[in-house]
Amino acid sequence: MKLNGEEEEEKVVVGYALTSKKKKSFLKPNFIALARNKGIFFVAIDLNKPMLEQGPFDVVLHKLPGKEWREIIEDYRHKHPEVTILDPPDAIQHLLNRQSMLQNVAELNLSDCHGKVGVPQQLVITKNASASTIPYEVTKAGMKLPLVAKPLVVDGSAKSHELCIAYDELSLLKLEPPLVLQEFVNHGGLLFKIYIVGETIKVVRRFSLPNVGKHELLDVDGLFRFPRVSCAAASADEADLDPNIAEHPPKPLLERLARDLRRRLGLHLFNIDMIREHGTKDVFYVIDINYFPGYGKMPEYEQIFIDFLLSLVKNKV
Ligand SMILES: Nc1ncnc2c1ncn2[C@@H]1O[C@H](COP(=O)(O)OP(=O)(O)OP(=O)(O)O)[C@@H](O)[C@H]1O
Ligand SMILES: O=P(O)(O)O[C@H]1[C@H](O)[C@H](O)[C@H](OP(=O)(O)O)[C@@H](OP(=O)(O)O)[C@@H]1O
Ligand SMILES: [Mg+2]
Ligand SMILES: [Mg+2]
Repeated sequence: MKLNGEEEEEKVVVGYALTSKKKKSFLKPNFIALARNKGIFFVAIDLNKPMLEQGPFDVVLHKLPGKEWREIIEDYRHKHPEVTILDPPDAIQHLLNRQSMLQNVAELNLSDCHGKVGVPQQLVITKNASASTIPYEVTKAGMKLPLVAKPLVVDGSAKSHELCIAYDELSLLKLEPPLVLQEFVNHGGLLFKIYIVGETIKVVRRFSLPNVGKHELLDVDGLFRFPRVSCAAASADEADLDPNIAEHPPKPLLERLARDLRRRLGLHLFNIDMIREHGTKDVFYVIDINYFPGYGKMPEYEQIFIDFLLSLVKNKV
């Protein structure tokens, strides 16, 4: 966007609509200052005023829950096709349901990429299903315990991140549909978070749930509830870990996975939670994909975002 005045300096205006939590973790003062030095200005979108009366923006960055916001941003997108919307609401919508979230991964064919990427076997238990039918459905699907039970819808609420592990059949009766049941995959207690920002990929390691052995399966019964593991889990990047567990997934595999998912999902900003099946070198599972995740926890996110925003505007000219 050209500034009025004698020197026609290039300026990038980024309108944003974020929750206060996201604003605090992402729009940190030093990021805002660094961006400003590069001609990038962040402007809050006023939710109490019509969006069409605001701007002009080069880019709109958003993550707000609810249908109302989705309609506002969709309408704006159609009336302002020249503005880059990060990201289109219909594409984001795909990630807000744990069933559709992993569909694209299941359909990928990453042969010749130094490894295999799949999704754990999973089963959807719909809202109207009675919990009493779950053991039967699980057996019918040929799924093995333990199972991770996840709320079907991811709406940004703490509740949508309240997961539990069901160790035995009886505990399945205590579950509250709608949910997705996923086979628990032993992965040595370590998770790879693959952050994507446009074409940039950054991988960090986090501690995760420990392996479940035959012993635990005999001794532990019931439901084990665990709220928000990924946010609470400490970074495992500096830890002294077994290299068989902690070695990063092969770069060509990550590059193909990120590229293919970016295209299939139609998104620029997301992260992928990936685990390596314990005892293997190259068998991986994607267990979660998040839209516009906690980039504040990604090393060097400030520079990565600045380069990304500038590249978006440059590629439009
Ligand atoms: N199928 C699985 N096998 C083993 N562990 C799993 C599985 N699914 C989830 N986990 C563990 O549970 C954690 C939370 O699961 P998941 O990432 O699906 O939840 P989430 O609430 O969407 O997390 P986030 O905060 O990343 O959005 C994972 O980080 C991992 O430690
Ligand atoms: O550890 P990460 O960066 O994955 O944490 C993310 C999390 O994965 C989800 O994307 C959260 O979004 P919601 O699903 O909407 O709750 C992020 O929360 P946010 O409030 O920062 O968007 C976490 O940071
Ligand atoms: Mg996760
Ligand atoms: Mg998630």
